[in-house]
Amino acid sequence: MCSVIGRVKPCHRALAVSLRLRTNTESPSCAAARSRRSCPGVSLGAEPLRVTSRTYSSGTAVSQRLLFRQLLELESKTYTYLLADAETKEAVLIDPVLETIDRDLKLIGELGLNVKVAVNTHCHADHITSTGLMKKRLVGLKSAISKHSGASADILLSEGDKITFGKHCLTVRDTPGHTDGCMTLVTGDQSMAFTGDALLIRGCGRTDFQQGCAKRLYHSVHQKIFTLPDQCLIYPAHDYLGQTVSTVGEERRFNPRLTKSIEQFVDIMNNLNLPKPAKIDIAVPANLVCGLHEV
Ligand SMILES: N[C@@H](CCC(=O)N[C@@H](CSS)C(=O)NCC(=O)O)C(=O)O
Repeated sequence: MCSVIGRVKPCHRALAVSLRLRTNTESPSCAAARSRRSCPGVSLGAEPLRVTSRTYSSGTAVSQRLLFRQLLELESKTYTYLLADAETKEAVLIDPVLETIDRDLKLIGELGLNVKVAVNTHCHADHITSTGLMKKRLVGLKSAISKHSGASADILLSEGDKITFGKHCLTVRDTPGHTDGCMTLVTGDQSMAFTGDALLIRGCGRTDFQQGCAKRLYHSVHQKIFTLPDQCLIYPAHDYLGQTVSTVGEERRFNPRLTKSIEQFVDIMNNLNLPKPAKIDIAVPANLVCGLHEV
């Protein structure tokens, strides 16, 4: 079964039922994606882009009743994303950081949102996630992460799973290489992709620790992200140069690493010589348990 509904533990059936109820009201793009999934041989990557009248700035966008916020954690330069159905107020939080939990909860409260799922794009090595603590502060919130991450969470996600919030949804694409459990989350209309550390703006995640593998990352980006429409907006988990958003088309043309041959890419990645993230020794064990290590 490809829906996230089919992956939840029995004790989370209530959420599953709530998610399933959205089927009748989901957006045409989600319905189309769902119907294509039942047709063998039809690739989600070939889904036509449905561009609507949409205005974006770096940090906020409201269109087709999708509320979107890009939030920055200053120390680790991590982006947290808040997406919500403006009508039903159901929301999803991507990559929330422990240090900014109060800011994020305040915003969620002010906007009157009901955050259903807090999802990590992977087991982060540079900061501690707030998903575990947030579950204690938001009634009904479920944590989610890839089943390939080795981490525990309420929902373990796999390729093709959908996280539904109101009329909107995010589809999981496995994009391993920075870690085994890296995922890219793509909106139902393929207009936005949350790439975690797999693809950064004009860069990519390092591959020299956890389960890093440069060849695997190269294939992930080319097969799972560069096959999205050129106009699809790329929202990464980090940016160290103040950049906020890119597009698939831009990265296919200008990414200094991923435009190279696979041999050149592996060579580049083997010679980055980056210092280890300062918090890696506390962040990884903590993130394996939703950030609740030693709490
Ligand atoms: N200095 C930071 C860590 C910076 C870093 O290593 N970033 C990672 C993503 S977080 S594990 C990365 O993949 N960077 C790729 C690059 O090219 O910079 C710290 O101490 O936390």
